[in-house]
This record gives sequence, C-alpha cells and structure tokens, in this order.
Amino acid sequence: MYNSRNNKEIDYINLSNNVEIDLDGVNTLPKSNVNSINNHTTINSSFTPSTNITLNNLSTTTTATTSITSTTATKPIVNHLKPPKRTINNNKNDCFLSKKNKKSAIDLFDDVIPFEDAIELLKSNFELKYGIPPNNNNNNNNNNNNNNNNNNNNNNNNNNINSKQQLFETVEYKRESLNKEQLDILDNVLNGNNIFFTGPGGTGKSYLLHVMIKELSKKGIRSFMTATTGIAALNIGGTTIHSFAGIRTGNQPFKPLLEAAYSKKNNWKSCEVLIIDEVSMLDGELFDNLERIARLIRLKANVKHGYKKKADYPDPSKLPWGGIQIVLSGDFYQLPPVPSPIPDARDDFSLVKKRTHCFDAESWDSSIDIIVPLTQIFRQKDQYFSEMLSRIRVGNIDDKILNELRKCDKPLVNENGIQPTILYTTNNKVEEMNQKYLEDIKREQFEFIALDRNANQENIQDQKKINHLQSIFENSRKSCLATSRFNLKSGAQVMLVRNISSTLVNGSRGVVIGFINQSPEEQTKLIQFIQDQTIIEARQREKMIEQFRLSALYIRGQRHRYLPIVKFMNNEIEVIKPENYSVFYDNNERIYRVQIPLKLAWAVTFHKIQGVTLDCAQISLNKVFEHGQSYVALSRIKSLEGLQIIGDFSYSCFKIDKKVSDFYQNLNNSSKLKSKKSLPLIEDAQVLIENLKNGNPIHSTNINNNDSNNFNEIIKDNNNIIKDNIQYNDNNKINSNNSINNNNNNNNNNNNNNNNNNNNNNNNNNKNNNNKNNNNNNNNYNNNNSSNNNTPIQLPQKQEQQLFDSTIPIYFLCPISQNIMEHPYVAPDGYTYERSSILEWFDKRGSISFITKKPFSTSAILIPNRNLKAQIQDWVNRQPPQIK
Ligand SMILES: Nc1ncnc2c1ncn2[C@@H]1O[C@H](COP(=O)(O)OP(=O)(O)OP(=O)(O)O)[C@@H](O)[C@H]1O
Repeated sequence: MYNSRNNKEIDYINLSNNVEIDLDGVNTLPKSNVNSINNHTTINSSFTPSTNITLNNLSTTTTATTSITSTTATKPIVNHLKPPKRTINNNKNDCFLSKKNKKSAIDLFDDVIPFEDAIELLKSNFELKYGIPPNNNNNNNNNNNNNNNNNNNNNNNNNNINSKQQLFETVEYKRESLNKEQLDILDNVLNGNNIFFTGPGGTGKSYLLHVMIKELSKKGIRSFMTATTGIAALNIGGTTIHSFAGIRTGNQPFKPLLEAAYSKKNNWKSCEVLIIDEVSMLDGELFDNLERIARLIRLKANVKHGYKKKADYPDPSKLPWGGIQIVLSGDFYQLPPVPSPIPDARDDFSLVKKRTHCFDAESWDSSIDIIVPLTQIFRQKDQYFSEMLSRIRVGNIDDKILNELRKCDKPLVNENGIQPTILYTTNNKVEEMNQKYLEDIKREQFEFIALDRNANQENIQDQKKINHLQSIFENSRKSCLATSRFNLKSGAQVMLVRNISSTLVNGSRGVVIGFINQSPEEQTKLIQFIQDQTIIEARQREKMIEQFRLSALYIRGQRHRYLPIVKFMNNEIEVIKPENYSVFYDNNERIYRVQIPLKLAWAVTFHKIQGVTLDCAQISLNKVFEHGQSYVALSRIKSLEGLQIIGDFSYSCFKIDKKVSDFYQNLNNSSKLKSKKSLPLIEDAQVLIENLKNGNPIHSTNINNNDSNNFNEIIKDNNNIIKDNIQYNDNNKINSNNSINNNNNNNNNNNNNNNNNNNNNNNNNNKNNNNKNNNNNNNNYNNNNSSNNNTPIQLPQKQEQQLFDSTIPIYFLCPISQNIMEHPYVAPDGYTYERSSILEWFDKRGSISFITKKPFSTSAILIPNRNLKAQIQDWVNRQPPQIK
C-alpha cells in the first residue's frame, strides 16, 4: 500500500480469512507487487506514488473486498471477485433504520474517505485545515474529499500533494524560529513575570505560546494552557479557561462560581503559570472573579517556582491570582467578549449582562507586570495586504482601502487544490453552503432525526405538533444548537455543537470517518478489523476498540441505530452519541430533544475562526454586527490572492470599539513596565463565612489576616460538601448527586448550613443564575396570590433531577438560598424569597432588603406568593421521567 503523502511504503494490509482482493482498475501494479501469503496479503507499492486503496462494503456477505483503484482505466492484474452490490439505504429516516438495512461492520471504512486516508487520519497527527479539497463534484473515486490522492495523472499530482500538505500540515514550534520580540516575551515568562502580550493578528502570539509551554515544561514548571473559547483552545492545544477553572459558562455570581471552582481545586492549587490566549474575549467581571477565586483557593498553594522553601513563599491571599503567574495573550481589536445572556432567559435581552473588557477589570493593573507589543506580522508576507489589515484593525479606513477590497470579488482559483473556507456572519447562510458541499459527496447519506418530546414525554405522532416543537427548538438556538434533522456522509467535515469532553468542545472540527451500528456481530467484526490494523499504534487501537465496545453496548436498545465516528483535529476519534437538550416555550413549559451534537462545518461563522490561519477564504461582510468582526475574518488569510469578498460592504462593516482604541492609546503614552496597583480587596473573612452560609453575594472588603484560619475552614467545608455532592465528569457535565429533593421531600429546614451549601452547589452548577435576574423574574410574580396551597412542594426524584437540573426556571429559585422555593413569600421590598431563608436574613440583618440592602419603610411583613408556589408545584409535577 502506498502512502502518497510521504512516499513511504506501507508493506502490508491484514485482511481476514474471507477477504479477497479486487484490484479492478489498477493499471500500473506489477504482479510481483502483490503477494498473497496465506491470509496475509502484502502489497508493495513502490511502483506508483498515487495508488488508492478502499475497503468496499459487503453487506450481503461477510466478505470484505479491498480494491486498489486508479483513475486510468487499464485491465486489472488480479480480479478475483467483483464487489457485491451495496445495499443502498432508501430509508431517509435512517437514524431509525430497520433491521434488514443492516450493514457490514466493515462499513466503518467503506463508503467513507478512501481507506488509505482513513488510516492516515487514524495514525497521524494532523492539522485539518479549514477548506475542502476539489473533486467533490466528481463521482467514483474522486469523491474522497479529504485527500484526493487517487490520481495517477501526473498533471494532478502536484496539486494533490499540495492539497494533502494543506490538509495535514503540521507546524513545528521551535525556540530557534522565534523572532527577537517573541524571545523577549519568552524570557520574561521564564523569569516569572506576569505578562500581557498583544499585537495584530498573525504576529505569532499563539505560535509563541506553543513554544512557551514546551520551555516551561522543560524547566519543570507546571503550566496550564487555556483560551477563552473552545476553538481558540483547540488552536493552541489547550483547554478553555472555563474548563481549567471548573466554572462552566462562568456567568454565575461570585459565590456559586467559587464553589464550582472547587471542583477543579487541584488545577488551581498546582498551577504555577496560567496562560490565557484570546484574552480579548474574556469578560472583565469574570477576570476579577477568577483572580479572587485563585486567591481564595490557593491559601495552601504549592510553592511557586523560584522559591526554595515553602516558608519563603508569601501569603497567597496577598498575591495577585494567589501567586499564580499570569500570561495573557490577545488583541483587543479582535472579537470582544460574547454578551452573556442568562441561559434560558427566553430571549429577554434586558437580562443580558453588560459586558466589559478584561482591561476594565479591577484586578487588571495588579495582575499584569508588563505589557509587550508584538509587531512583526508572520501570517501575511505581502506588505501591502498586511498594511491594509493594520489600518482596518484600528478603523483607519478610507476609500482607497474599500476599493482595494472591492477588487477581491473574483472567484478564487483552486491552484493548490484547496477549496476556500466560507465565512459568514450568520448561521443561516453557513448552513446553506454546508448543505451544498454535502450534496457534492457521492456517498451514502445518513440522516439523524432528533427525538423531540413535550414535557409529558409523550411520543408525538401528530405532524403539526412535531412541526410546532421543532420550530420552538429552531428559535431557541442559544439553548439548543442541535438541529431537528441533518444528514451526514463519510468524509463530511463536521463541528461539535456541545462540549462532550474537556478536549472535544463546542466548535471542535473533524471529519466523519464512518458510522457504527447496532449489531453485536457487526461490532465484533469491526473490532477484529481494528485489531488487524497494526499500522495504527497499539495504544490507539486499544482505545478505539474500547470505545467501539462501549458504543456498541450503548446503542443496543437505543433508537439511534447508527452513530457517526469522527476523527477530530486533535487526533481524537470519537463515536458521537446523542445528547439531551431542553428549552422553554409558552407558559414556562419545557420540551426535550435528543440529538447527535454535530453540524456540518465546511462553512463557519466568523466567531468560529478566531485564531486560525487560512490559505484562502470566501468572506461575506454582510450583516457584520460586532466590533472587530471584519478584521478578524480578513486577517485570517495569508494573501490578497486568497481572498474573495462576496456581496457588498461599506464603512459600517469596520467598526472599532472606542474603549479599545483608548486602551492602546494609553499604552503608547505610558511605559511598557507598569507600576503595580494594589489588589482589589476580598471579603472580610467573617463576612465571607456568613455569606457562604447564607448564600449571599460576596463583595469586596478588606481581608483580615487573623481570619485566615477561618478561610481555611470555609474552604475545607466547601471542599467536603462539593466532594460529597457534586461530581464533575471529564466532560464538565454535571452529575449532581445531591439533587434538590435532598432538601425538599421531607426537610423544610433551610437554616441548616450544610443543606444550604448543598443547595447552592446544585443550583450554582446547574444554572447560571444571576441574582439580578432572579430578582427581575421574581418581580413578575409578586402579589399574584391567587391560589391557596400551603402543602409542601414535592420535588422530583433524584434520578430525574440529575437529568433536568439545568432546566429549572430561575425565578423558581430563592435569591438567598438559590434553591427551588417550597414556601415562596413576598417581602416588603417586593421580591419573593423562601420563607425560612428570608426569616433567617431578618434575624441576622434586621429589617433590610436582601437585594437592595435598604431598610424597609414598612414593617417586615411577609405575604405568601401562592401563584408562584402553584407554578412551581405544577412544574415539578410535570417533570418528565428520564429519557430512555
Ligand atoms: N516565529 C515564527 N516563525 C515562523 N512562523 C511563525 C512564527 N510566528 C508565527 N508564525 C506563523 O505565523 C502565522 C500566524 O501566527 P499565529 O496564529 O500564532 O498568530 P497570532 O498572533 O496568534 O494571530 P491571531 O491574533 O490572528 O490569532 C502562523 O502560520 C504561524 O505558524
């Protein structure tokens, strides 16, 4: 077998007993190059640089056929058997295929990208470039949309090798290749400085981070490489800052955030250097919260590098980030933080939190020792284009630049065999283009249909109702990115739409390399097949086999009879399983969806491309809505020749944020070395203890040294509670063992501190509830005391709650305890609280409002909010059983 990419011979393919070789179509293969020794077949392919091998489907027999094909039609040398006819699946709903349509396990590599390429994908480290190679429009063997390596045609050879290189390019990150600016930054980091380095797109910020992480590890310094978005994290081979910190979406108020962060306390404690890339997308408030979390969790931190004895190490609570060295990288002229709507806030934009940049953060000045600019642009070699981009970046646009960009309206020539990446601002346009590219793959199509159910978990037959449910999901893209139905084919470029592990996150891209099905016999064959692929590293084979075994067990009895197998850019191979989603609709009802968390991804939105370098792209600047958005899209491309702009655009597409330009202006005016400002203060220990117990928000006040023991106690308590009650799995998903019913089935006493904390943990981790929003929502329900129901609310069973924890309406939660209210009462401030919680608050603080902190003008009378109570009870009763 010939590997056309690196001209290496692969000296054998193992085929099982009943496998025959079909060399139909091979023209240049000399007989001597095919040696069949018992059941072991050796193909020596030193003869040609472009032989392609595919395993074809044998669905009606258990025999697999290996065919070596070429584009030139010469008689085969060996031609034992014709491949049996493929069973074409006519059932478009083949997510629920009938048994008779079952296919061979060998299908995994049949009907997929050419076998050679699949193996290549499986064994190699590869960097899947954005964009697709040509030939998708061709039938037969040209539909190998990943590599296009089956051309013996000399004319095409260069193009194909090129395209392979583009698709599988790996960059070597070496210290020697750094320029002076980059080296300077590296030295600063190795010397222990807290640094922010910044510069236009393409100045090698991410490149430098790759080298930096290697250098730090050489010195034995424990560093964590993170980025603000999943896609940026993948770009640097790290994880998201959220995942590192254990804070899920990070939208919660400080206290729940702190509690959640304990799930990753080992990260926090052991971290010596924390690297955050694409920091322009980090919200200022979150920056402050992370800084405070670091200080609180690291009271007993490990000794920082540079200190010989632990005793010499200063008190971490007095050090920015608790003594963690901070390395920030990014360009504030690029995408700003995404406004964070409160999840499930039903599109009420008044609830969208105001965003800030992290240079606005209170702790910014004390966190950063040095700010260093990078100026040399690596990405664009063309000085003219690079200068144009520099001006676009800072909003210095004139007619000349616009005209120059308007000239980029011609279709791109596919000289290097790469189709341009298609970039649109909106998802609709992206979907339309992806559909078109999928149609171009001439392979069997698998349709994945979501299982949508209403709150009663009824299986809905009525098409009208189904359509209605689907339209609700489609309108709730924030809560559910998984579409009601979509098609996949082997070779399709896809993107995850949900975090499924710490390394496979929303935005991770990959290629579908096959489909796994239900039949145990088929699984056995598949596993055997993988075992035979000795070309794949043994450990990886074992991992794959284990995963296939588990997936086989998983899909037995499931409705999804086929699951896609995806090879991701980070080389992970994953069988993608359905995920549960739920969204609100009228009258606070919820509906539920089970669907595979994938979407097609030849075309992507601007937001999914930050940090990436592209050879060529087709960009539409239509509907640009964000500062820096156009600059991010345009600056991905290496040269003007690789740029096609479709549709019209105007000055308004190149908006910049005044606050950002002021920030850079101030930097220009001041020295690089910044004078350190004092740290923002953390809550007084005694107050913190109280707040943690009572579920109050934490505000900045001064730390009292004498209270550090108390701090430790709180932290220990919290650790235990969290350990006992909340387990994060690797996927950052929640397995909350301590569901809300712990407190509510029989226990009305929320004054118990442990319970309070437990409840907080649950709620904080399952909801991103912001007190403000609770308040807003509670307001809506005040004084509607229509029903009279004083019986305690029965909350859902433990198991059910785990599944639906994330679905609790936020206005059902008490602003103090963050727990679902059993006895909601309206206080004189107009807000609704859990009776026991507000009474406890009055006991401690007197007649002042928990929310406004203002004294009540009237006496502290509480009025039961019966309407809200009825709604909670109703919701609880309608909680569906676990989806089977
Ligand atoms: N010192 C270097 N030597 C060789 N190539 C480099 C060097 N630094 C960066 N590059 C290359 O320049 C290109 C852009 O680098 P990189 O993506 O790191 O830039 P960036 O500043 O992070 O860009 P952005 O802000 O757009 O994310 C990449 O192709 C990278 O491999």
